[in-house]
Amino acid sequence: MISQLAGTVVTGNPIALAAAAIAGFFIFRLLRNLLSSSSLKGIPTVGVPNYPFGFYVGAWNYIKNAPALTQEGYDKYPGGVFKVPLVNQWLVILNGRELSEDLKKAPDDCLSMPSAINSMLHMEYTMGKEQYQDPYHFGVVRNTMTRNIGLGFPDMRDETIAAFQDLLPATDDWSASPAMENVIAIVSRISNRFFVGMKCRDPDYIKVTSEFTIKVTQDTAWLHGLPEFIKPLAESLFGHLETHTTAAMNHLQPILEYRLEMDDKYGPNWPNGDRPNDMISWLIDGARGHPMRRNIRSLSCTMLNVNFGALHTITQGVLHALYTLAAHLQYVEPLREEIESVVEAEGWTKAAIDKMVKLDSFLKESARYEPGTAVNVLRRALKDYTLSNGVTLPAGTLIGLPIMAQQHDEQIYENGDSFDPFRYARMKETAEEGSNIQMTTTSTDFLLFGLGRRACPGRFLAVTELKLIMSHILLNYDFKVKDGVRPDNTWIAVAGSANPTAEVLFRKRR
Ligand code: HEM
Repeated sequence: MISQLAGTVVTGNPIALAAAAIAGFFIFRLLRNLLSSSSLKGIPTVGVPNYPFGFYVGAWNYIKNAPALTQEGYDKYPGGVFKVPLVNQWLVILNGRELSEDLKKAPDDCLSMPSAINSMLHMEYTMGKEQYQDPYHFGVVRNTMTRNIGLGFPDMRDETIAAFQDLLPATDDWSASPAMENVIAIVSRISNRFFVGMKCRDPDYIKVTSEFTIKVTQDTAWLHGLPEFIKPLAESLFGHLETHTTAAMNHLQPILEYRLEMDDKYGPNWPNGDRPNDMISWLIDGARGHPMRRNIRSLSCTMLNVNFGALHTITQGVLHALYTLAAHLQYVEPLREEIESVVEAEGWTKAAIDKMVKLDSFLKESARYEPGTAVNVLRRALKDYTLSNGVTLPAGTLIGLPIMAQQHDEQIYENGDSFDPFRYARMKETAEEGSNIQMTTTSTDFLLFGLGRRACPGRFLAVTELKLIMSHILLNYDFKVKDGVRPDNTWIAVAGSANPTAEVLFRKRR
C-alpha cells in the first residue's frame, strides 16, 4: 500500500501527494510522540489508553476533561510527577509545594518560561516574532509601569467612573448586561487611560485592543493542530496579527510620530516637563538606541502585546469575582461597609485601595477557588534537569504546576474545597507583623501570578484595577444573576474561562 502510494506520488498525482503529506505528517508525529514518550517512560501517565494511537485518544480526553484528569494525577501521585498528552507533546505536571519550589528556583537557562509560553501561544504568529525574540516591554512593565501606578491612580479612578457611566449606566429598574463584553471594554478603558491617556475614549481603539486580546487566544487554539511549516502561511491567510497591527498603527501613528519627534529633540526631558507619563513614553525610553524597537510598527505591536497581558487576565479576574458575588449576595454588605469606611477616612487614593483588606481577601479567594486554568507556571527544560525527588526531566520537556488541584488541597488550605471569602483577611489578623498575605504575594500555595523571577510583573496594576472595578460596582449598583446560580465556567484543555455569554442584572443601588 505504502509502496503503491509512493509510486503514485513519484508520478505527481496531486491527491496522492496530499494524502502522502498528511500520512507523513501523522507518522512523523506518532514517531516523535513515541520517541519523546520513551524518554519520559519513568514518569507515570494519566488518561491515556494503552493501545496504538492511545496518545491521541488521551489528548482528546484531556481537551475535554483537563481539570478532572489533572486532579486524578494530583491525587494519585502526591508530591510526585505525572504526564498528560497535549495534541502535539507531553505535559509533565509537578505536584506539591516542594516540586513547586524546585521550579521556582531553577534558572531560566534550565527551565525556560518564554520557550514554554511560545509553544502554547505560538507567539511569533499570534503576537509578533520580535515580541518573542526581544520582549523588552516585560522590563518596562516590571519597573517603570509598576512604579507609576500611584501617580496614574487618579486617572484610572476617573476612567472607572466614566467607563461605567458610558457602558453600564445605572438604571432604576433591573437591566441585563452581557458581562464579558462590557467588562473587557471597561478594563480596556481603564488600562488604556494609564497606557495612552485620553485615547482610551476612542471606541474603535478600544475595539482593536480588546479584539486583539480575544483573537490571540482563539488563533492559539487552531494553530495547535497544525504542523510547524504551515503555521506562518496559515496565520498570514487566516490570522489576525497583520490586521490588528495595522489597525493599531492607524490609531497610534500620529501620537507616536509626535512623541518620537520630540524624543529626537529633547530625549526624555521635554521643556516644562510636558512629556506624558504613560506607556508610550516608557516604551520609547526602552526603545532608545534600538532601531528595531523604535519605529511606529514595532511600538504599535508592543502596545497591543501590553494590552494582551492586561486585558484578558484582568477581565477574567473581574468576571469570576462578579459571578461569585452575584450568586452569594450575603458577602455584599461586609464588603460595602469596609469600602465606605476606608474611602471616608482616606478618599479615593491608591493607599486607600491598599487598605481594603476584605476586598483583597475576597478577590484572592475568588482566584484561589477559580484560578481559570488547571495548569500554569509553564516551563520548558532546555537541558536535562533533575528535581529534588530524583526525577530527571529530559531536555525539551514541557512542565507545569497543577494550580487548581494545589489551591484546593485540604492539606494546604483548611476546607480548601469551600469558598471562604474572608479566609485571607482572618489570616492577616493573626499573622505576624509584615507577613505578606495580600493578593499580590506569590507563593507555592497561590500560583495565580506564577512563581520566582518570572512571576507576573503586572500583578500590582492588575490588583489595583480589580479593586477599583469591584469597589465601584459594590458602591453604585445592586446586582444579581438569573435564579441566583453562578454561571458555569467553560473549559478547553487546561484553559478555563468565566462564562462568556452569561448576563448579570444591574440596577442603581437602593
Ligand atoms: C489578574 C491579572 C493577571 C494574571 C492572572 C497574570 C498572570 C500571569 C502569569 C501566570 C504569568 C507567568 C508567571 C510565571 O510563569 O511564573 C504572567 C507573566 C507576565 N504578565 Fe501577567 N497576569 C495578570 C496581569 C498582567 C498585567 C496587567 C500585565 C501588564 C500590564 C501583565 C504582564 C505580564 C508580563 C509582561 C509577563 C511576563 C513576565 C516575564 O516573563 O518576565 N500581567 N502573568
